[in-house]
Amino acid sequence: MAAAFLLCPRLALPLRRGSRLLVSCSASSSDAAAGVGFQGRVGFLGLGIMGAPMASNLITAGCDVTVWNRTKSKCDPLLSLGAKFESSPAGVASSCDVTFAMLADPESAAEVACGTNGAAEGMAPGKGYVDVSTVDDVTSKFISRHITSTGASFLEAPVSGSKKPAEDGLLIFLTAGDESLYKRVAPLLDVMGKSRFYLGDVGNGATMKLVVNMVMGTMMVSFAEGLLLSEKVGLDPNTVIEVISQGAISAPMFSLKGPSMVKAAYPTAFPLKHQQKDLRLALALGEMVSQPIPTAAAANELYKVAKSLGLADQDFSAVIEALKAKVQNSQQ
Ligand SMILES: NC(=O)C1=CN([C@@H]2O[C@H](COP(=O)(O)OP(=O)(O)OC[C@H]3O[C@@H](n4cnc5c(N)ncnc54)[C@H](OP(=O)(O)O)[C@@H]3O)[C@@H](O)[C@H]2O)C=CC1
Ligand SMILES: O=CCCC(=O)O
Repeated sequence: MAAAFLLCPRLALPLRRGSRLLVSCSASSSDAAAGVGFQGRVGFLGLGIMGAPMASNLITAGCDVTVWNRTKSKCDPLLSLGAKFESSPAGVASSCDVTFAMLADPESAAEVACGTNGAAEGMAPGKGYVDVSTVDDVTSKFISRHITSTGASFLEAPVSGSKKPAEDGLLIFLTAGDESLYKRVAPLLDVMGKSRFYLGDVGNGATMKLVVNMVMGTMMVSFAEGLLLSEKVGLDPNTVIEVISQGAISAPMFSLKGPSMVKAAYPTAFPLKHQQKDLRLALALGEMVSQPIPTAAAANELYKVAKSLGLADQDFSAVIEALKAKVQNSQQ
């Protein structure tokens, strides 16, 4: 299979966009040997909203992919595409050269990497572990220590971008850790994403991701407040969305999610429970370095209310329901 990657070494960005390209993952490929592809087998642990399309894109690009997921049935669509299956994270790690993990939260990321039958048990010198889950820096460093104690390399690489960018291979990778592993997996990151940042020591990718999601979570609350206030004073919230989209505070998120929020529909792209987790982790980070983040703290309270209303698995835009509930409570 022909590899079709051309990397710009100065910018560390792929010099391609548009059509899906093929990446050589065969150890015997001459293109791979020429250094323009990825050599070896790729593991993928965690096939949720994000992990499934990411793994799918690797398979479509021609990679030799082995998958594992706690709920085995979620592997089936990937197996139909040609993926192999292993019954534990350790099994995946021992049969693959590089293993990616996309897990829900710090607890599951640590368990899958470091627990019984975890990936670390299958790691060895020459192998790499790339954790793309959103976790805090403490967890990432914990996983890094476990993985590197086996002689393997570790890279954290949380992503910006949601379900659709994951499907379209347009994620943004925020990487940190072993730089040679970063360079080695760059062709794979370029299959799954549109850009990648290398941020130095382990922890920097995790904290970058938390800062970004802290801003996103508070923006969403502010937007929800704006929609409800406009409705209350007799404005058409759809016009508000249109006005916002043309001005300085326009954001794809508002145009994308606003119209369904007006209809009280929250099809899940980014689960609300994960947004609340990210705010909780950002608040802990602020606490650790004595940085006040009061707006994020207030937003977090609303996501907690939304969770208590049974909205944890809805899209995070369902936080608007927590504001509606506040109005109802104040009228009782
Ligand atoms: N959705 C989004 O827009 C984005 C999400 N993220 C982050 O990516 C990560 C994954 O998100 P997403 O795919 O949306 O989440 P999902 O909830 O859809 O998937 C979570 C994955 O974690 C697995 N998992 C959960 N708990 C455990 C456990 N105890 N042991 C083993 N596996 C476990 C799930 O397995 P099972 O199928 O068995 O439940 C599933 O594979 C999160 O950290 C999230 O914050 C980052 C960017 C965007
Ligand atoms: O962690 C989730 C991020 C979602 C997004 O960037 O759109």
